[in-house]
This record gives sequence, structure tokens and C-alpha cells, in this order.
Amino acid sequence: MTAQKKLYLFGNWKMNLGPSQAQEFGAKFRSLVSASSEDRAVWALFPPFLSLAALKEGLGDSPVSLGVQDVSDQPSGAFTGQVSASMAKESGCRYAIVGHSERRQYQGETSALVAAKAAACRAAGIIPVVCVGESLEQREAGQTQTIIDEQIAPVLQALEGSHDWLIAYEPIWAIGTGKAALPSDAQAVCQRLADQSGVPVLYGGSVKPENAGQYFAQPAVSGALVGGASLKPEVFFSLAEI
Ligand SMILES: O=C(CO)COP(=O)(O)O
Repeated sequence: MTAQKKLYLFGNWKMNLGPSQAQEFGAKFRSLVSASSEDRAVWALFPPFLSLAALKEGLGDSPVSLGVQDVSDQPSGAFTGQVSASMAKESGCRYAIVGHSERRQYQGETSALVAAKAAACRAAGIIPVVCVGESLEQREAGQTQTIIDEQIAPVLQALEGSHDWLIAYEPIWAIGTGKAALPSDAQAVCQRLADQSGVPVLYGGSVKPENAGQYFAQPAVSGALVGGASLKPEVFFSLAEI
């Protein structure tokens, strides 16, 4: 391990791994965790909604938390296709990702809606993992800090006084592209977010076993939100052994 701190290692499966694959993943991951003497990670997995129960069954009693990839900002009612934070809680989830850039981009989610979702999580006893990140165009225009500040401001206001939440800094241009951010850039943004919020900040964007150590070595990086490299149990697990 590069840095002796407990790391948040969170796997966002996105729209991958249906129930049977999730069950299989869970059983394998359970055996990896139970065979390890390492206690370096706070693990959480974020499968598609329909794979939650199967993953939970596969994981059994292993110390791996579950989360959903999104929640509604509403508690219940006529909102076709949405899932509430209290339903996630009842299904055994501890966390919910809100404001992932793929939802901001494809579902047109605004930072105000993301803040309302984060507040809905807190009301239901779910820990929100609030994602922020700039596009390549914004980075090249020198707007990274302004954009991140604008994205996080309504969340800071909505969750004022709460310490039961997390932030994931995921530069959009680094997601699924293999172009991971410079560790020093990740450190700078994560430090500012940590100072503003007082909560742990994870880095996300093409994190894999080959490059994870350089992020974990950054003092303001408390862990990683991992996409592609969380889809195979051995690969994801190996992030705790770097
Ligand atoms: O978006 C991400 C996690 O939420 C990162 O995805 P990748 O690790 O596949 O780049």
C-alpha cells in the first residue's frame, strides 16, 4: 500500500451484470474478502437495481455494502421508472450515487435536482455519494474549479451540517476513456472539495490496479469510484492490495 489509510473502494457497475452474473460476482468477491487478512477497504458495490437482490445473496455476510446508482428526489408517488431512497434503504442499501455525469448528460439532471436527491437520501437514512466533474472543454477553458464549485454549492446548502455523505470527483473526460487525470490535478480538486464539505472525497475516472496507487497516495483522495475495473471480482479486489 502506498498510503496507510482506510480506502473507500466503490464499484459502479453502470448498466452491466444482470442478476445471474451479479450472484456469481458476489459469491466470488465474498471468498476473496474472507480469505484476505487485509482490512484496508470500505467496500461498496452499486449494481443495476434489478441485480441488487442477487448480488446481496451472493455476498452473504461479507463486509461489503450495497448501493444504488441513482434515486428519485421524491419520496413516493406517480413517478414511473423511479426508485425512492427509502426503497433502496429497505432493500439493504447503505449508499446511493447521485449526480453521476452520465445522468447529468443523458437524463439532463441539474445540480439543483442532484441536491434534492442528496437531501432525499439523508431523509431516508441513505448515504449519498455526490458526483461532480468537468468536461474536457471546460478543463481546457480553465473552468474546472468554477464548474465544480457550481455543482457542489447546492449540495452543500441542502446537506448543511451533515457529515453522512461522500463526494466523488470524476472528470468527465477521464470516465471510460483510459485517460486518467494527473494525480496532482485529482489532489487539487479533491482537496478543495474536502475543505468545502468536510467529507471524504473519492476520485473516479479510468481507475485500475495499474494506476490506483498514485491516486491513493494523494492526501485528499480517500478512495476511488470505479467503473470498468469493478466488473471482475479479482480485478476490483486487487485495488485493496496495491
Ligand atoms: O464513472 C465512473 C465510475 O462512476 C468511472 O468509470 P471508469 O472507471 O470505467 O472510467
